[in-house]
Amino acid sequence: MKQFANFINENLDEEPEYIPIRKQKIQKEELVKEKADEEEKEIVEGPQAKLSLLERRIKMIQNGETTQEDNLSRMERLKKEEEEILKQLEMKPLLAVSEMAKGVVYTEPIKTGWKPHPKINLMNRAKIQEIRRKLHIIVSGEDLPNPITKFKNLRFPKSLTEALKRKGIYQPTPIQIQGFPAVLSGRDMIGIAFTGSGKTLVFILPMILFAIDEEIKMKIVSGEGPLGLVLCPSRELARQIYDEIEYYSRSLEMGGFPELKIALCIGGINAREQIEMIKHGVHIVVATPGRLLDFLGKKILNLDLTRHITLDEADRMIDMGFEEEVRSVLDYCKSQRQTLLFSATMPTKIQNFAKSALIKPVIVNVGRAGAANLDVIQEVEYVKQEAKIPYLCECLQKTPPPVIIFCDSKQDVDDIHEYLLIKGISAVAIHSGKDQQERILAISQFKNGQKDVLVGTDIASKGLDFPNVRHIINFDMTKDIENYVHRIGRTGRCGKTGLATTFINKNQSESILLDLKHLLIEAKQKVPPVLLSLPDPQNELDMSLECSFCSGLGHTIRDCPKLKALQMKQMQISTGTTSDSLVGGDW
Ligand SMILES: Nc1ncnc2c1ncn2[C@@H]1O[C@H](COP(=O)(O)OP(=O)(O)OP(=O)(O)O)[C@@H](O)[C@H]1O
Repeated sequence: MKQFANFINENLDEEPEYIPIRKQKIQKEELVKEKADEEEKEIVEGPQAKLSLLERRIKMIQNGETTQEDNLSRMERLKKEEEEILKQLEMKPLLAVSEMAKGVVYTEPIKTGWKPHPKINLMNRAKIQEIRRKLHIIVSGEDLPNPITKFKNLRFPKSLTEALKRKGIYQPTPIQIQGFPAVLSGRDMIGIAFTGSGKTLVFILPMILFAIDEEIKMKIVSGEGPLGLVLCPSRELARQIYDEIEYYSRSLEMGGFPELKIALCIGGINAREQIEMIKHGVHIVVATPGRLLDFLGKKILNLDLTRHITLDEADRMIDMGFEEEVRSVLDYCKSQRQTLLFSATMPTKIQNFAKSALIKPVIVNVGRAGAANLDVIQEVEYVKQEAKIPYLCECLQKTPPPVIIFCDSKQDVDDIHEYLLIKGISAVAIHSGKDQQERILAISQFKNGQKDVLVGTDIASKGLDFPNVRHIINFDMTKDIENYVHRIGRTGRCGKTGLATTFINKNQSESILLDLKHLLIEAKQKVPPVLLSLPDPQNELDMSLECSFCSGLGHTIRDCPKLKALQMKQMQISTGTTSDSLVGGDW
């Protein structure tokens, strides 16, 4: 991520601080003493003193030197170690640059005119806690709004509840039960819930209702807007959210509410049409950061009136290296806003960094951040590299279509696509090397059932909602566990059951396989012998781990391969030893 490059650059560029000679002398003496202490320690304790905390612990346990208190202190120590690493990694806060420069501090959430049904405010503590406990909702923050379990108590207009019913939506899901009251009352929110659990509605419906409210008060005119902005990590996801907003706002318009103008600002398509739309004033913009920043920079669009911002798949966006872009977008906001972040995976690190930009946020978790959807049956199979393609056709027989096959590289996507076509299987392919028209066609043919199989890279893994996908095949295991969770989450959506098959072999790192093993255990899935036979530090430590950098359950932040890779990349960039860009090509 760019913050590491900045950190390293800043520190390389720094003038050495002048230290008075007296102070230098004291420092030198301290250094000599420290070294002597260390040498003495090594003589007394042996070379073990040089081992890391974790390694020493493993050794102690191997020697049977543990007690129950010991277990506790071990956990505490690991936690402390983790906190220290997190501190060192301190990311520049998400707060917009201009706000930081001006020292603008908002202390209260924005005000909205929404009120729940009066009986919601009369709910007693026990009832509230019971709802949350039963639905596995964990919520934190100040002045928490009460959960609302029925659409009618949310006081949605009739045309909206009818529009929901036409989509088969009668009862809010747990993230909606706690999320709607938070967002409708103007609170900032971090919403974390498993894939396919209905997070999208939590931000789009309030955004539409706020826009209607504003439009009734004062019409948007040419050059004005948007009032609401949704930022997404891929063009396909932006288009999907745009379609959803269009559907609900048109339904409300038919119910007698004012017409809303919604714009889609994404790369890969002609900007002229988008500009034409924006010129006449817009209420809501759904965008990917690249095209949005381009429009903002050219003053085609401004965020002067924007009061509601959502970062969908927020952690994925940061993970893809778009932290600086997101910060720049926020920088264009002129007034106080409501900021919402959603994802199925949101490691502590990202949550901490995001909190800087939020005011009294409500943090809603349904299940553990980064946990897999329990409606997905996960099968992991050891398949030798050369046997993967021939085995694919057999694997496709496991369920009827539609099926999605995920690969790491564009080349593999093209090869498998070609192979399936030769075998007479109706398949489409999607990756960032394809032009936008091809990408749109592939998605729509797969979505409307014209094609049975979609072969794709991770562009198709985040947030896309394909109806009734029966089977996800991971032709390659992902490099990080969060992407695995997002990929398999394309099936088993909103209460339906799905299957995910993942091919593994010796090409995968032990670390990702350990993360996979513990994710399977957490989701009560069958763990194949090949994963059970891996040397596992958790067996030695007799305690569970969770990395706060990537949510992996097989290691701590200290051994996080993703963090190490990132630091290495940043180091290479800052020293100019690589020309790699962290920025993906999907925007
Ligand atoms: N209350 C509900 N009842 C039934 N279906 C719902 C409900 N809310 C949303 N849905 C449907 O569930 C599907 C998944 O919703 P959505 O795409 O919002 O999930 P998500 O949590 O954002 O998933 P992801 O993390 O993969 O992005 C959609 O088709 C949506 O229309």
